[in-house]
Amino acid sequence: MLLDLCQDEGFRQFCDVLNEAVIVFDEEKNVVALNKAAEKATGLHRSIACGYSAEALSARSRLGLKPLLAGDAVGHRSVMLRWRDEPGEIAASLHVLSKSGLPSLRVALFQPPATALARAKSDTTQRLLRNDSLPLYQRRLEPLIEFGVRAFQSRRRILLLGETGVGKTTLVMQMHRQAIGADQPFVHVNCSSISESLFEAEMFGYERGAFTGALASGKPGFIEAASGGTLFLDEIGDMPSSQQAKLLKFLEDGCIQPVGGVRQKSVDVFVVCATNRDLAEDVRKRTFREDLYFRIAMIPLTVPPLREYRDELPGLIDTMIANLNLTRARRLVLSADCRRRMVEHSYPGNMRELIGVIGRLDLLADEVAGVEHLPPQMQGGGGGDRPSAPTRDAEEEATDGRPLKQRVRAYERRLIDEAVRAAPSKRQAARALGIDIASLLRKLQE
Ligand SMILES: Nc1ncnc2c1ncn2[C@@H]1O[C@H](COP(=O)(O)OP(=O)(O)OP(=O)(O)O)[C@@H](O)[C@H]1O
Repeated sequence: MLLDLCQDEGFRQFCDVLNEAVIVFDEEKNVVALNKAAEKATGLHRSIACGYSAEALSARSRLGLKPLLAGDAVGHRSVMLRWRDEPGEIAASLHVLSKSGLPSLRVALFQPPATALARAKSDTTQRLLRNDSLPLYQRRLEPLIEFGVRAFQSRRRILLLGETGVGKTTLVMQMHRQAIGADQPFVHVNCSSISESLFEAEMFGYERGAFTGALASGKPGFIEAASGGTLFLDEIGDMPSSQQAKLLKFLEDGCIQPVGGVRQKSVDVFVVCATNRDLAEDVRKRTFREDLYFRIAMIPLTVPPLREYRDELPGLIDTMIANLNLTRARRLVLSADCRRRMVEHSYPGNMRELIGVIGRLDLLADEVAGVEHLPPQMQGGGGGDRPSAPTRDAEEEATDGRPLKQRVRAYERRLIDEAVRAAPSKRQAARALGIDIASLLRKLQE
């Protein structure tokens, strides 16, 4: 009954107006629904989260969710959830419902904290986009989306190419929504973040008792979680060759065999891949399988960098500021100089960088955002992304009056962006920074 309700549009809209976060798991502990407040708290859009196994959701959420999965006793109890990278806990109430005396759905309810930090962390993108997480209108990208939707409908696999932060993920999600429907699963897998030893179990799932440490119940993998919807394989160019062979087999026959299982299952999933590497070059260098390349790249689509549609920048900036102002107590206005520098900058980090710049202005400026509120590399004048005078960054960071924690964060973010731009893959950027890939991906989403 509740499971059916979760699919009902009216009920979903009702849940979305609640301030309290709601997450519903099915009997297998897979996520079936989460409302807007829960999206904000976890940092995951429902089109990504629904269909995830609870472990997968927990691994990707900024809020540790494991306590919601422990224990099968029917009834309700309180559990504490911790932020992954912040001190502090949230009290959640967990209700395990029963069907014929056996545990069935579990519903978690909690009040997301409204601290300034949580607001700044979770909301910059949402507040700039306003319209849920639909892509901001960009004339240059419209034909790409139209073309992509047609490819989805005719089941021709798309390979999205483009620099980091151009919006490949955002566009694929939009194509999925238009071609398949937002109520169907959309499973986003970052290939560079799955360890080689776990790849098969994560992707194809496993049967009960398949290996030491496996869940007694077994676990469906990403492919099965995306059944009826889209499996988005991001950073496909970082997939090691042993994994490439296994993926190729699935793409050829559409069947999976969970680890420890004896039977093959056929799964109906539309697979879309993306990379910021030159995959054709990798094929020439034989680091990427040619047969797999042709399977995934029936239609290669390149998402252009922001600097190639500079004429749309003023409109984009104005839209973002206007959206932001709908949620601000005091309207934010850009000084003429600040606006000029924003329009002239070349955004090597693309949309992600632009969103970061506006988030920074929101945080630092009360009413009028001036050049002094821009990131140091944009303050140098003369436009472009030329670095400013060598001592300026350090001075700015040391004296800009923000609390130490914010300055450290801004500095960390800059180092991360630079490393991602310099390295051929995010895995290599993570290595250069001495952090693991999961941390890098999480920090990039903040
Ligand atoms: N058209 C758009 N409208 C609104 N936001 C966008 C748009 N394009 C990108 N973004 C935002 O920019 C950020 C980066 O976008 P996205 O993750 O889609 O890029 P990507 O090309 O997949 O990056 P990467 O290669 O690093 O995975 C996200 O916060 C996303 O919400």
